[in-house]
Amino acid sequence: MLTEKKQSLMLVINPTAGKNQARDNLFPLTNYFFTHNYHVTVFPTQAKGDACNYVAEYATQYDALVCVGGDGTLNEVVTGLMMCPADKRPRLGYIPGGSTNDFANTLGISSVMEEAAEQFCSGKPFCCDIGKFNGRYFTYVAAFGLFTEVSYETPQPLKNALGHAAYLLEGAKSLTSIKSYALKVRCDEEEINGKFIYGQLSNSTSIGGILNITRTGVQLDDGLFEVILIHMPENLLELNDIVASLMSQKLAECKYIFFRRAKSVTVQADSPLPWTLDGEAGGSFTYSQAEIIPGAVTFNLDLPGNKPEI
Ligand SMILES: Nc1ncnc2c1ncn2[C@@H]1O[C@H](COP(=O)(O)OP(=O)(O)OP(=O)(O)O)[C@@H](O)[C@H]1O
Repeated sequence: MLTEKKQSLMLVINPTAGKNQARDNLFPLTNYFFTHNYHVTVFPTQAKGDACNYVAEYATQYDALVCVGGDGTLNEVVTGLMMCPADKRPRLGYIPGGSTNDFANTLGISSVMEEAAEQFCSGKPFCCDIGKFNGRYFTYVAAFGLFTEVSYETPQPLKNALGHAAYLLEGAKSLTSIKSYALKVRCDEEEINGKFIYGQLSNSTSIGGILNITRTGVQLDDGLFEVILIHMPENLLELNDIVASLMSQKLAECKYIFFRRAKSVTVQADSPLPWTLDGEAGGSFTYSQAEIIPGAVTFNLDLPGNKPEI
């Protein structure tokens, strides 16, 4: 085994992710990769920001890069990769070890770590689009509005309930309890003005457990975001219409929901609008600019037809 030429693998692990489950699986994972033709170097993060710095500094020296952690750690790893020259980025594997693992759900990666490792080892390259928002990167979502704050603390079973947004909206006691934002949004060539309660730019089917859009034809490699803006309902009938459309995922059919695909989006607000990027706080801005970078990161995935089934 040792005489065989092995490939080099940089394994970045957030030991605190998912209540330490990433840390507790470190030995089986390194053992799996070692017995599948990889020399593994482990980079355990010590604090927020480490994963990005490790990857930006060392990833180009490796044949493969594997991230073990949640969506936040994956965001850092991808950000680090984007800081490496495009032709020197190693292929990326993701072993979901967080508490939400939204993007892993979209990619169809197993939540059993050894199975996810197997999916990487037997996988083929898949070039995935990456989002850029006010100079920062995101792998699957930039969002603002009512539910983005809640999603950090919501328990997992609730997050997984179909259409968390619909659930929350349905639970809204009155319209006055729903906060809205007056915005001017440009979506490629189209401009839309209005009061919105929620918005997202995404490249994913499952977003913070907030919205599931599996039935809307999402493609991770089409060079386009899905853009969803939910208007402030003016009465309970409109609210019911929004809830029904979210639950049935017929977003395009609801006149209170703006649903498009776009390469570039700008959002102008009267006062700083708080955003989340991949489920983490993303800063507050009166002006935001987002664009998609087509095929920026190459995942190694073992999926039917080598393309996420979404
Ligand atoms: N060693 C560390 N100690 C503390 N925080 C860390 C460490 N390494 C990374 N972090 C930060 O922890 C945050 C949460 O990590 P991550 O998202 O991977 O796990 P999670 O919250 O359990 O999962 P998920 O986001 O999927 O629910 C990220 O912002 C990450 O930058």
